Amino acid sequence: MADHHFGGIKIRHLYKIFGPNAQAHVDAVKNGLTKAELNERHGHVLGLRDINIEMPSGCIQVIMGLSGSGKSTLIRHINRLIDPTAGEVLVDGIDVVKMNEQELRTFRRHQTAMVFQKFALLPHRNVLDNTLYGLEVQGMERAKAVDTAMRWIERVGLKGFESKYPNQLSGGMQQRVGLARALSNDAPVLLMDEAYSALDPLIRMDMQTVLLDLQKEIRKTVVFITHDLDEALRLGDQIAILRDGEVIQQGTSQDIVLRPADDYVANFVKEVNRGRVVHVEAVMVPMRPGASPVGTPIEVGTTIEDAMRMIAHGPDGDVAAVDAEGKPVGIIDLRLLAGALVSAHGDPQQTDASLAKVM
Ligand SMILES: Nc1ncnc2c1ncn2[C@@H]1O[C@H](COP(=O)(O)OP(=O)(O)OP(=O)(O)O)[C@@H](O)[C@H]1O
Repeated sequence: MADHHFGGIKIRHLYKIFGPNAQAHVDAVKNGLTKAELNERHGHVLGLRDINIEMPSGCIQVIMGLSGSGKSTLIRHINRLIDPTAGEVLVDGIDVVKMNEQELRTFRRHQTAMVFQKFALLPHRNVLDNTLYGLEVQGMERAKAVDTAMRWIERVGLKGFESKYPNQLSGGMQQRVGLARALSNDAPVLLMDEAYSALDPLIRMDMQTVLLDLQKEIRKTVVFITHDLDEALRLGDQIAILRDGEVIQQGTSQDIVLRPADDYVANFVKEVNRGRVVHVEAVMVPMRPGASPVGTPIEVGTTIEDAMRMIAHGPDGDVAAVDAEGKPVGIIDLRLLAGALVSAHGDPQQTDASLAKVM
């Protein structure tokens, strides 16, 4: 088991129709029957249509969309709390849809962990006993379970709170317990359904930071559901945007902010602080022969905001953008960086045009 490399999650041609006779309508939906038509003509609800997402091992996959777009329906297919009408859900190469009850129980217990919006802590158990609950269910001996749980309690920043009860903790602290409990069972898949949506904005940011810091080390395959674009852009290695049960765009934060697939996405993206999302490589220009860059080179992957902060205090002139090995790959300057920020308020086309002008 130790040297087995977890294969990630692959969702293929997944359809979900809600209603008593779902199977009877799946072909019509595959042939283009719309959600509205399915509802009007047959009284069935289209939950998901032809979802295809590959979630590589060790990445944070964000699923984002407005209320009713199908996010919860989708994440619940991953541990088969919902049976699909058609399609495959491969977790580490095995189709969850084909598992029998026994296999499913083992799979859920050992391969997946969930963090809920409402924390779902047991009120009569203290922090320690909430954290080790899953290990107890698995039949782990007490001393070992305590050991494991204490390690995660410390990692989520709750050391010293082991014997507190949920009602003695703030929302953010309760969510830390939820996270510690989820991490204690050492499952490769972490499912987070609007996990931070009930938290105050600052606490929410804190919890995002906790997750990002932990993830550098634990490298779980995280599926994170949110309706908040800033959260999606901050957390997601990959983001899938859902509308009416369909994926309308998949990509990195960069892809989504720089090239929104349609008006729906563009509308989400409009208010985003691009300086915190867009990387310097999106605005750099080719290195000119004979150019003599000044100041400290800036590595690709640096956000525009960070780059501006670095450049603003350096000498005037062109600054080299370099790859991870320090090799120059382009040139940036304050004007290019600033241009990418202010043109953000136009439509994407116009943004490209005005960028072209400053270049
Ligand atoms: N058990 C069900 N029976 C009938 N329709 C359902 C059922 N569950 C979900 N739906 C419908 O499926 C669609 C997707 O719902 P879902 O709850 O997955 O969306 P969501 O993006 O998670 O929204 P929210 O953020 O409000 O939870 C909606 O049209 C919803 O009404």
